Amino acid sequence: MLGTYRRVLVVAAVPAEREAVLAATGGGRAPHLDVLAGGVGPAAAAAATATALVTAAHQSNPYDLVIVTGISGGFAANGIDVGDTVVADRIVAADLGAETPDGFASVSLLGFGTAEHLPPPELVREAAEATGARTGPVLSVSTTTGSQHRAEQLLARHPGAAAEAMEGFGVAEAATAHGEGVPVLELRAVSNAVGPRDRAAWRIPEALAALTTAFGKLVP
Ligand SMILES: O=C(O)c1cccc(C(=O)CC[C@H]2O[C@@H](n3cnc4c(=O)[nH]cnc43)[C@H](O)[C@@H]2O)c1
Repeated sequence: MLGTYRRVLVVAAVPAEREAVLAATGGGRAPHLDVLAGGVGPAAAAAATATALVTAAHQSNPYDLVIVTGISGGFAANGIDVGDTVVADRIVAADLGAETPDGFASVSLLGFGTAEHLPPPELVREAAEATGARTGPVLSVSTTTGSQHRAEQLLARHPGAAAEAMEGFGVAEAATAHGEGVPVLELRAVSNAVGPRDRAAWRIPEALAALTTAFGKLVP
């Protein structure tokens, strides 16, 4: 599936996630694919993505696809379990906006830009088909959910939410703002349930292994 792209930028947050992707694409299997660990959270991810895109353009060797990836939380209420993989059909800025007496107002409702990006539907379908991933909105947050109350607040605003992570919207903003825009895909491996904070329950090694498996199915 990724063979149809000339040069692909993969943006993970931390080195362990980058290594998980490289474990599937190493050995020269995907010479057109670059993987970076851009840092945790939307700001670091956006900065790293923008830098990589501009550098490649200046070298006359531009990227034609960006994939943001890594571990994530899953919304069990929507049948997303630890070990699942998810491809975002919407990349949503879930806590970018303002608290008002009437509740949360997103940045788009406030008139300050978009609160979500839509990956190309055909690309979402192909990636989900190739990897067996679920599809649904992936919520980008700046603060990892740590209570059932917060999880329910997010689900009330985004009933179909599949996963929660921290980098997708930042990467999508950088890719969209670059030149005429570069298409973005978000692929996540679920390490934990979105809800009460239970660090001991996180299954990070299993999620990293699922990430390697998924990328092994995307790379020709
Ligand atoms: O609550 C803690 O003590 C804690 C311990 C280790 C890591 C964290 C994170 O917040 C990691 C954020 C990092 O991992 C992604 N991620 C994974 N699961 C989630 C989630 O449920 N909600 C948001 N982000 C998640 C995220 O993309 C970051 O790269 C906390």
